[in-house]
Amino acid sequence: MADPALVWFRDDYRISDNPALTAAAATGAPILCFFIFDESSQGIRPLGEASGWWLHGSLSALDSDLRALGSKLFLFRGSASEIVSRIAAVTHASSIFWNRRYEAAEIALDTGIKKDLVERGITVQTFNGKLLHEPWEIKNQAGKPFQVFTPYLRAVSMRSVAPPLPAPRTITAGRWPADLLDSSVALDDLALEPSRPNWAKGFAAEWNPGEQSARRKLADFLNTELPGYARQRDFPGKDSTSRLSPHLRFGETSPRQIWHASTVRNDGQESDTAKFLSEVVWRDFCYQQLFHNPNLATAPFNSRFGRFRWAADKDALAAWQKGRTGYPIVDAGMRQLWQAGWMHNRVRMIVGSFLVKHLLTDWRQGEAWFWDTLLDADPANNAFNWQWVAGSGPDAAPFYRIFNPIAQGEKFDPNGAYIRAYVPELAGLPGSAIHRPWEASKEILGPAGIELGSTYPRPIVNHEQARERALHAFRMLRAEAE
Ligand SMILES: Cc1cc2nc3c(=O)[nH]c(=O)nc-3n(C[C@H](O)[C@H](O)[C@H](O)COP(=O)(O)OP(=O)(O)OC[C@H]3O[C@@H](n4cnc5c(N)ncnc54)[C@H](O)[C@@H]3O)c2cc1C
Repeated sequence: MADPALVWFRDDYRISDNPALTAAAATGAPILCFFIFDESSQGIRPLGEASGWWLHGSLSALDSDLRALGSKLFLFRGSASEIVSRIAAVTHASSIFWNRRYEAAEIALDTGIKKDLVERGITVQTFNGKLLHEPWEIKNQAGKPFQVFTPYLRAVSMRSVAPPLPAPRTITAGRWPADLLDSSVALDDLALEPSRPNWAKGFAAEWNPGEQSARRKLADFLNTELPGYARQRDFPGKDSTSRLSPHLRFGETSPRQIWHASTVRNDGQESDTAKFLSEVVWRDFCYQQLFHNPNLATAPFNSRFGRFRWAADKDALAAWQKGRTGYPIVDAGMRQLWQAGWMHNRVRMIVGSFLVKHLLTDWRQGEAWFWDTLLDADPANNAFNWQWVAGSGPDAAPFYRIFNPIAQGEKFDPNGAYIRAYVPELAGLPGSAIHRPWEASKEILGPAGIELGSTYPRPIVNHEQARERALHAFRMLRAEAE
């Protein structure tokens, strides 16, 4: 048999529009597909618990899809540089293919691996499998990366997006040498799914990881929810967004596929399609920011915020995490996150603002909680959006713009449908009281079975006082900087 070509899968768990897989298949060489669960290389951020659950499903689905093509996915655990080096040596591979990553530690790791392989005479080919455009491709007139989204979007709209690639029809599967097979691991050995207790039980009812499911979800969204998306997308009680984010996070669909499938269906829905695709461009923008600011998850982009005097109130943080702040829209969001591993975008903004401004908690605490509990926890989107909420990021919401959680609830969940779904103890309240139960009379609370402070918490902070405290802290920061 000819020397094999290796395909290393990393957050691109799909067979269609996978440039690394397509290029490897085009060589005609026998192909060996593998994944490495690397928790030991320097600087790699360990996956959050919820993302681990998704990854399990994603790897399982990719393996089935590869088997249908005549191949299979082999799993390894350990240091990526050691494992890739060993696989290349033992299989006598002549070439290796992968799609690029954009986090600093991963770039450093991949660069080192590539150098080693090239020195050994192995061809290394890398591709963009994750973004519409590479983060270094789009620059402003000064030749610098954009820091403001609107001109970035304008620049993107002037460029064409490469068409997605079809899945290879078949793959000539290579044969793994026995001693490598001995060091491969079974999916269950990675222990990505929680067992005792199995807190992820609710996920399977709502989510189905894998490329085929992503494809169906995109088609359903384009057929049913895209019309009206621009108007409806901010209402969490309506299921009107695509819910593609975990599929995108794990590369079960690509932004190029979404882009082309959406523009083809652009019949009379130009503004909805444009709005939807602008969200996909936000994702690219987040990656551009991460690429140029590797510490996006740990250091405020606007360094002035490094001196912000956060309150370190552990009880308040715990109440926020558990969805027991006494503000119904905040609690509904945090409980949706816990139950479903996902939260509606509008509510992510509300709970984020509440944590950072009402509770004066360092945004990094929120970023870390989301990292652990979101199925779509994404190194670029999560860090960028937390800095947006906190006012410290590039093109961020100004700190002094403080969301009023009552007004936000009344505006975006007017009848309280979303709150009723996730805070069942408030379900008996009429729409007029559901966003401010502490103001409701005993005559309203009693029949609804609510005893404040017992069945549902009183607000842990007073909105007006918390707002003043946040503004004061911000003024102090500004005064110190002057
Ligand atoms: C504090 C905070 C943290 C967030 N953390 C994450 C995260 O870890 N992972 C993540 O994928 N998104 C994150 N987002 C962005 C956004 O909330 C989710 O992408 C969105 O809710 C996913 O739902 P959807 O797929 O139905 O979105 P749709 O409205 O259908 O949008 C389509 C796709 O566009 C992208 N997108 C949409 N909104 C944004 C945005 N604001 N920023 C970047 N990309 C966007 C997503 O990939 C999404 O799947 C965060 C937002 C906030 C405010």
